[in-house]
Amino acid sequence: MVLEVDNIELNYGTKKVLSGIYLHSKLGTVTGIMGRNGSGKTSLLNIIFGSLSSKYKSIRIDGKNIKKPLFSTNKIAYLPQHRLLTKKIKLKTAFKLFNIEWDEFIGYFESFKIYKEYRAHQISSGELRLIETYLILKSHHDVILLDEPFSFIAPVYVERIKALIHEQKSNKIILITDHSYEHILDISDNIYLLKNGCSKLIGNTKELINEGYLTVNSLQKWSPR
Ligand SMILES: Nc1ncnc2c1ncn2[C@@H]1O[C@H](COP(=O)(O)OP(=O)(O)OP(=O)(O)O)[C@@H](O)[C@H]1O
Repeated sequence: MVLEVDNIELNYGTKKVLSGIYLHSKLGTVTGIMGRNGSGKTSLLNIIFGSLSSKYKSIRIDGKNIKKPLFSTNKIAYLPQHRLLTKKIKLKTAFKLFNIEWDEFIGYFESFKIYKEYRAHQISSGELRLIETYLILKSHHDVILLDEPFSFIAPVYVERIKALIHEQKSNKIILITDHSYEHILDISDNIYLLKNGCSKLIGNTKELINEGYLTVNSLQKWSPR
């Protein structure tokens, strides 16, 4: 399975946000999307999901143009930048709704076992973010969009989520954006940089420096797999 996102044009009033986008992502891979604040990463994920309309867009799966919003095809799950679960929902209910086993989750995150009867607003924002990320990653959809899954997450849990992403990617297409660039570099098979409304496929970290996204001090060793 191959997802292609092409020919996106998005304007907010007179402001052109996206104008020259091409993304190619295949089953079994993680595609990292990088870009400075305001470069259009969240807007792009919303357009792919189908919750934001753009002037132009072409979304293709295995070469076939998908006209209706992807969310209505049951192929896609999206972790938005902000809250996914409503405040009052019980965590065990959320797991039921996503058809995900609570006990399996506890196998990954044992310290969460006391929270089964809790509601979403009764755990910390980081704990909630971790649960939301887990639910989306484990959901039974082909395409997974993750917008800033590592925000507010402790390093030890970040590493577990990265392991989960690695485990889940074999039968999924995963698109991820996060400002923790070192983690994005670590888990991604391909990286696109959004700049001036356009996407650029990145081959090595030097390009990220040349494009003004990373500084020399933040250079990490990375090469596409
Ligand atoms: N509802 C809106 N109305 C007007 N402009 C908007 C709206 N939403 C986003 N924008 C503008 O579109 C641009 C891209 O926003 P977007 O949230 O997609 O960027 P981003 O790359 O995800 O940023 P960040 O890394 O800070 O989360 C920003 O300059 C923003 O001001």
